Amino acid sequence: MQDSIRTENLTRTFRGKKKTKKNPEGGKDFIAVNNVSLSIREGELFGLLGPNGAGKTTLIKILTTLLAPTSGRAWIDGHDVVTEPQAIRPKINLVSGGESCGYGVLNVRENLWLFSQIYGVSNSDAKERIDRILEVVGLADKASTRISHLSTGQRQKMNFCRGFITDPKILFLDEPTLGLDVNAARSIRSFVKEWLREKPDRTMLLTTHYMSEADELCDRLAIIERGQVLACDTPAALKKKVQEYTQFSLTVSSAVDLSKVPGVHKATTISKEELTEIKVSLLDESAIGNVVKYLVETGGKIVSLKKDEPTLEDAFIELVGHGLDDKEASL
Ligand SMILES: Nc1ncnc2c1ncn2[C@@H]1O[C@H](COP(=O)(O)OP(=O)(O)OP(=O)(O)O)[C@@H](O)[C@H]1O
Repeated sequence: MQDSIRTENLTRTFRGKKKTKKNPEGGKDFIAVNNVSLSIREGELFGLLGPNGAGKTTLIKILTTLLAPTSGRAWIDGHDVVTEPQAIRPKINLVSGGESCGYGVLNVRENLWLFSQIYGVSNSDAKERIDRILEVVGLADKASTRISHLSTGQRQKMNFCRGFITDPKILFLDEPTLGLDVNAARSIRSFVKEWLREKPDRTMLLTTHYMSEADELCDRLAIIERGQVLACDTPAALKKKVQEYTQFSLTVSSAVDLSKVPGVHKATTISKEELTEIKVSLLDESAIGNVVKYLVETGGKIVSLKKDEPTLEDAFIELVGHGLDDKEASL
């Protein structure tokens, strides 16, 4: 099966501002996308996760033929983004979360209809898709409202709808749920999954700042920072990489020392108030049996016992050195 999206040493630099007396640091080129090689398979929901300025949008712009790479190559459905943009454009669509689109004097349905006609969608397909997607995003009751009268979030929902009207083979979603309320974001996530399941030859590339969204949705993820891919794997594998030992949190009725229990790598007492909270890391998950046995034998009462799963955020922090939104704070 051929890759839907493939890049080979893709690089994009931007010319820096001229060096002047006022700007002595100027004159240097800035590398926004740095030697990125990725293969995204047909049917995959692939995520790009990275802090502000990591190069995600620049990468998406190159893949959607809006920006030329400085060096390296990229193919969409087997077509080169530089030499065959005409073959790529009918197969793709792009939704950018922050962008607002459409004509203010037209209502929501008219705008979506207009887009469908620009892309040559048949009348019956357009009608069916518009009805369905408006329902999904909770905008059906605004179908006859002029878009100049929509709130920012409602405009964003309409923008999301636009991405699906053409039924693209490959869809690029740049922060699709940014700033949307919890219910709308949830419906969008479940629709996205359903949309991919409906036709196995569809592919989606998504960027998001929401770790839980990336974890829930993406088959695979690339963690990107300063234009470079630091890791690329399934969310489960990325999380596993950061956790060498299996972790458990325990609350027990009395202070105990679990560090000598066979199979325990480390036991840390977190708090000792009325009850003692302990974090224990095990060489192997089965060693939790030894811990429980030890507590029973020493008369300790277990109030709670919970396995701590690593989060995608843990993996991100381990790889990038800071959280997704605290780049500036960490500099
Ligand atoms: N046209 C341009 N000229 C100069 N620099 C640019 C241009 N477009 C982007 N950049 C720079 O390239 C870097 C990557 O930007 P990009 O928009 O790709 O990041 P991003 O990962 O999408 O960030 P965000 O999460 O904030 O959207 C940034 O430092 C940005 O300032």
